[in-house]
Amino acid sequence: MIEAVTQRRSNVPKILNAFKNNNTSQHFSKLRDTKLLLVGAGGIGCELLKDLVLLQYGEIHVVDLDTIDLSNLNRQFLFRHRDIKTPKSTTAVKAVEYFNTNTKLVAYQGNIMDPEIFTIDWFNQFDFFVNALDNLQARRYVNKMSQFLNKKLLESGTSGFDGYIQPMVPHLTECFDCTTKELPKTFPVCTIRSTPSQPIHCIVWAKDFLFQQLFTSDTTIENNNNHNFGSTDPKEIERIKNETNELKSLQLEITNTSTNNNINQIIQHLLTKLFVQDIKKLLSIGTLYNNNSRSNNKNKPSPLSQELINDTINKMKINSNNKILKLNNVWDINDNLIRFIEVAHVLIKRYRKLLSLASSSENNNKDNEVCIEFDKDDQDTLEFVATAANLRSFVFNIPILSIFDIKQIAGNIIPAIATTNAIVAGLSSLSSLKFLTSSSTLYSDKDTNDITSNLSIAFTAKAGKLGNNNKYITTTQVTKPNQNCVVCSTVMRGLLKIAEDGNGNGADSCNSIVLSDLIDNLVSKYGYTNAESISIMDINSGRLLYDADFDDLLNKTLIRDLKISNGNILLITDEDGNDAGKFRKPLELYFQICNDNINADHKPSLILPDIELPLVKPLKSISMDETTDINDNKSQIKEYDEDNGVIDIDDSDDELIMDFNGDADEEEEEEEEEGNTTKHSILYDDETDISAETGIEPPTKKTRGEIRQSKDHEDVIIDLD
Ligand SMILES: Nc1ncnc2c1ncn2[C@@H]1O[C@H](COP(=O)(O)OP(=O)(O)OP(=O)(O)O)[C@@H](O)[C@H]1O
Ligand SMILES: [Zn+2]
Repeated sequence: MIEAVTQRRSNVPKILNAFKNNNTSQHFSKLRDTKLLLVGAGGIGCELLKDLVLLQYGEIHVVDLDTIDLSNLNRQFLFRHRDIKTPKSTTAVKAVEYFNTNTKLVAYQGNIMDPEIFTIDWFNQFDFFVNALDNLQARRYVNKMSQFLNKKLLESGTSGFDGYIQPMVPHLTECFDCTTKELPKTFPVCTIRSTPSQPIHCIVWAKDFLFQQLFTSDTTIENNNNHNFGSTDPKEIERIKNETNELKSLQLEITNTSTNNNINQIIQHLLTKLFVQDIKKLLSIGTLYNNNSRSNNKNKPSPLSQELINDTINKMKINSNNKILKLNNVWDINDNLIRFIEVAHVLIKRYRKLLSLASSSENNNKDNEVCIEFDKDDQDTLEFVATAANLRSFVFNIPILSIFDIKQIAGNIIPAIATTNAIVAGLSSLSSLKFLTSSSTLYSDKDTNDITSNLSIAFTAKAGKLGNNNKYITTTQVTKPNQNCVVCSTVMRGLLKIAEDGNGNGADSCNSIVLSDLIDNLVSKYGYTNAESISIMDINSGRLLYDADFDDLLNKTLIRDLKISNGNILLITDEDGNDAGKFRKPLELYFQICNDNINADHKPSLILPDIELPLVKPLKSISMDETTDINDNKSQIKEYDEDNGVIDIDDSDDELIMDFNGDADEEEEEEEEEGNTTKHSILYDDETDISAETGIEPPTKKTRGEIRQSKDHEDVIIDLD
């Protein structure tokens, strides 16, 4: 493989050539001065940490909330068997420490979304952020931090053979949320509970309904009346609700440890209910399975034989089952039934033990739920769900699967490929060098001052298969923010700092600031018409703090009375839009009290007993006519044109851009010279479908159309011939 992968010399990324030229020492010292945050020390994170350390970045802080698991060892190469159960971040850092002693490494075990540990000041110390995460929520959070702090973010993700990297510069390029991300697929309740037709429907039933109902006391989800039943038939909805209640009463048999319930009997009741009685009731609903029914008659169920259930249980009372079953084979229905009975036994005992421990515990808190959680790596829970799903599949004429296959589906597992992680981490570390050059003179050509022109999104070929272009990795230039993005475009963001006076009276001076002080500052700084023209909401508590009709809190202190503290987000809305003929985006201010705990190097320069508002330039005033235009005239917005499949990237867009640095007013996008651009047909087909969990999503609008791309853009071509 390695021999087969050769890089064409002419396509070696420009960035590497740049480091070879005369400016090397200048660039290297910049790299040495850079302090970056790496979030995630898993599959991509381990590779990336190694790359970044080898590049000799000055300081790298690594955050991961998790500890090392056996299943990580096949690809997270910084970890050994002896490291199992140790924190990923500290262990990864220890493993790379000796690669070069010039890089300062700091590890944290914690959730990056925990504002108590990772305050905004803490985020603010870094030059840029690098994500190596595996979930949308955390990715979105870091993205938001990058917007509040105006810090660049390098995003990356892999899903099996697919991988991508995306550099993001707040206000200049798309942010993580500029494109909608596909959410994990959900199914209507009635498909899962009444008319399954695929193995996944039975697996979801076993995992999210049956297992939860039996081994957890939380029934809030099932009792929620707002379910998407996917059916309007009142009989069917009634049946689904009854079925749930009956299962709950079966759970009582399990939990009732005072009477010495016979576990075999409970399992017999359970099997009879699930696979005989419930199925008969289902068949009695005429609308479900007749010739005109919406469901697939191919999957019309037949109840399991009651005799089979009784015989199997009776036989197992006499002989224990010694048959060795392989997890990657498809078991027949008898074996599934036997194994279901065995694991149900084990789980009922486990659940009873947990209950008795909880009730004997001194700190017994009734609100504490006792539950067994489904975990794909907990063999009992996995086999219970898998065999129950297979029994249901059998009843509904759906193919039965191996335990191994069900593990992949129930655990939402897409096998992680170490090579993809390594490639993506490599691309990410190369791309990080481009961040360094954005405001420097790394390139001596005309691009020097254009922050974004050197930045590219990169994708691997889908499923590792080369398309017509014969390229394994393809790059496309980053694009401008989506004007409708709720994170970066429809709301402005910044830090609201309340700073100490530096004379030890800090806390007092902060505490004396009242709401009207804040309002005065806002009005004078941002040019709102007057105090009555704005409203202020505390987003964290959903409280209205001020508007023209509510001035009761004006004399209340922000910190003591209104309990605004670090991490609160205040939403300032210009209510005066119509009267003043102005059009202003809402402003979100992240509240921050500057105190002595801030790392001395990163204290804001202004240390006064005052309010420091971000340098948001007053927005351009627009007459009502123009405002209407912006709202109505969709042609001003980049749009994917369904008909001709071409995206109109209109550089003449009149964008309203906020500038936290205070050095740019409107975004000055240099119109690319016509001669410098080519129409570049896009490299992904319609089927591009990358996991929602990993958050990988090629920019959807671009995937089907054509995009305009600079001739200077370089593809990294890996020649597989
Ligand atoms: N909110 C978060 N804060 C800190 N670290 C996080 C957060 N969310 C995810 N992570 C970390 O990001 C890393 C992602 O790595 P990866 O995709 O390889 O997942 P994994 O959990 O190591 O592997 P798998 O999910 O395949 O078992 C994990 O180590 C995970 O702990
Ligand atoms: Zn955005």
